[in-house]
Amino acid sequence: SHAWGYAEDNGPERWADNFPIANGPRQSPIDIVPGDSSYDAGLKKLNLKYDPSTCLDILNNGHSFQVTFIDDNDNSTLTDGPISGIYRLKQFHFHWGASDDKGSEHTVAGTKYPAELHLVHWNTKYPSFGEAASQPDGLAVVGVFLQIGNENASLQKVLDAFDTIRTKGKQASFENFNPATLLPSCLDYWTYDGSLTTPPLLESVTWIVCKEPISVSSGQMAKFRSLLFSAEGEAECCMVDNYRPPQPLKGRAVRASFQ
Ligand SMILES: COCCCN1C=C(N)c2cc(S(N)(=O)=O)sc2S1(=O)=O
Ligand SMILES: [Zn+2]
Repeated sequence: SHAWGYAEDNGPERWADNFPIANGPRQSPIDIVPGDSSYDAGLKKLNLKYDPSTCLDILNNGHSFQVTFIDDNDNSTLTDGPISGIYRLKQFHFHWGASDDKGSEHTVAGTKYPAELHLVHWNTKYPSFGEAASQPDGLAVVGVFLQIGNENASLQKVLDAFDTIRTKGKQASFENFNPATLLPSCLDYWTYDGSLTTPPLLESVTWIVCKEPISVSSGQMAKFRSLLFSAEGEAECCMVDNYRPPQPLKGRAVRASFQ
């Protein structure tokens, strides 16, 4: 089967052909309707502790780019929030649009943001990331919206590495980056049970979506769009619109950590 992507012939509307879970009961992303979410006083504050020395490399994987972390220790972790136990940071990546009016995966009362950051963590009660990824409580992904505003100096450090990973399959060393510098100042969040938003669409994710966006300038958004889906030597195809649209809620509750 030809690989999945975001084009007409292999995009989100076709993923169910090879990944039937695409029509499952807990798919992501969703449209978050603040008025329908319920405040849960039992939800703890997010506890994100990241060690920049665990930052390893940056990779163009043909559907996004990701910054990968050393995860053989508890130096970069997510605890508390809606989860129990210790989840280790594995990677972060983004989804974005061809223009500033779209690009996020989650939407808020129908509002699309130009991009969305995903920080992917796995539950250390399981022996490995791969094992965790197939368990209902295996992963926790923190989502952060990007909105057009001031240039984001921390994000710029990531964008400056793009010249080394312009095409699919390119990987480069990327060290001593602190992903905490990409978090908003307020860590109020919505949380719900969901899935990976790309194939294999595994229903193993506790989603934690921050209410407050971080800033990105229009020029920085243009830099995101300079990456390619295509490999070196292939016809150039700009990496844009790599987002899955919102999926049916199917009765799930969305809880808020704030009133
Ligand atoms: C066994 O490995 C299963 C897939 C591994 N991953 C691949 C993705 N495309 C992916 C997308 C993710 S997202 N968009 O839901 O955060 S997290 C994630 S991931 O967990 O890092
Ligand atoms: Zn993602």
